[in-house]
Amino acid sequence: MSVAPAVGTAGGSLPDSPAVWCSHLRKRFRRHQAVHDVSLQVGRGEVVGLLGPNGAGKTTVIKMLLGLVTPDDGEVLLLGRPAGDPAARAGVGYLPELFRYQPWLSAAEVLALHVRLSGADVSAAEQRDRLDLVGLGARAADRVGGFSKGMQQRLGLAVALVARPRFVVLDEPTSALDPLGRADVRDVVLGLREQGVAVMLNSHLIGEVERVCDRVVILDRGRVAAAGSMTELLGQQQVRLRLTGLTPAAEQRLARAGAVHRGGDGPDVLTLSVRDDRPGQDDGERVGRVVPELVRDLAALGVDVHAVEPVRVSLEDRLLGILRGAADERAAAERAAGEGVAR
Ligand SMILES: Nc1ncnc2c1ncn2[C@@H]1O[C@H](COP(=O)(O)OP(=O)(O)OP(=O)(O)O)[C@@H](O)[C@H]1O
Repeated sequence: MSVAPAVGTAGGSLPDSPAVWCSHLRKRFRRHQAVHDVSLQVGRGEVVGLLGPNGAGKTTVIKMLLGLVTPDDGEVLLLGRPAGDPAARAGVGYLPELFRYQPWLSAAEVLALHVRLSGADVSAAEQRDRLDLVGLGARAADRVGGFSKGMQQRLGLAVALVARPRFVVLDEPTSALDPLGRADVRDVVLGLREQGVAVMLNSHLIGEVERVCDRVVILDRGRVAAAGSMTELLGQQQVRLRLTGLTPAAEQRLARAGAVHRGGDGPDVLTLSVRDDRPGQDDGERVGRVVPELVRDLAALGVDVHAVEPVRVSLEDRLLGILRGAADERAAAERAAGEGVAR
């Protein structure tokens, strides 16, 4: 059984609740189980990335979080209220993956229409600021029908942000954007976090997610395959060392610092997966303490330390590792089941 997080005062602004919280969500479309069992949360002011292969269920989960698709099972609290509650929805800005605006309206008119629909009190000057923020200030009076895909996506971002949301959901916000546009979106997301606005970002551009997200949730076939902060997900920290004059005593000292891997980068180069069993350490702290002590001790043992550099596992590598690992496990389970039937 799940326990819903504490919420603030009824009818008030509910400051204590996460921006969104869900537990054991399930959704089936006809014979296809799109979402099996998804629990996650996004804290206030937190930027969370939702990653996973095509068809993993990301958009379906987002729509269930926002009350746009009804789950078959599970619970959702959006800004501390049930997902369909108009007061909760009023606090959300949503850029859907697929959208089209009325081609006969200008960018400024689209924005004004969405302000009216939201019921928020947003001045004309503030609406113009939003268009400036997404780089469309000079095109405010132009009809949307003549906009490129990237310009439409920028307008979608302005619409998502115009009613001063407390939780912003961006489903593939940069799929049509050039590198400059992607950098703009990154700045917008970081600006939102600074203002305490929570963001959920679904993107296949993993480098982008790695740069802006505090935490990541990886979906695979409708289930959470992994979740955690970047440090938790990117796992054990490694350092590459170039050393000469290694003695048996120095080898022993190295082994006490962690697992040593050789090969690939030359005879003097080794990679150390740093170990520190003391509790309460994150990876940065671990490397920050273990490596200087190790270098001091190696020098005292007569070793020449030529280079020490951190090895960073990319989120892309980690994601591929998780997805391939899950595929291998499924294949092994299917083989085992097949052998069971044959016996
Ligand atoms: N309205 C629907 N009717 C039937 N099947 C649906 C519907 N919406 C989603 N699905 C199915 O649910 C599964 C998950 O789809 P979803 O769009 O949530 O995936 P996704 O992770 O967002 O994928 P992508 O990265 O390709 O956008 C897919 O198999 C899809 O075909």
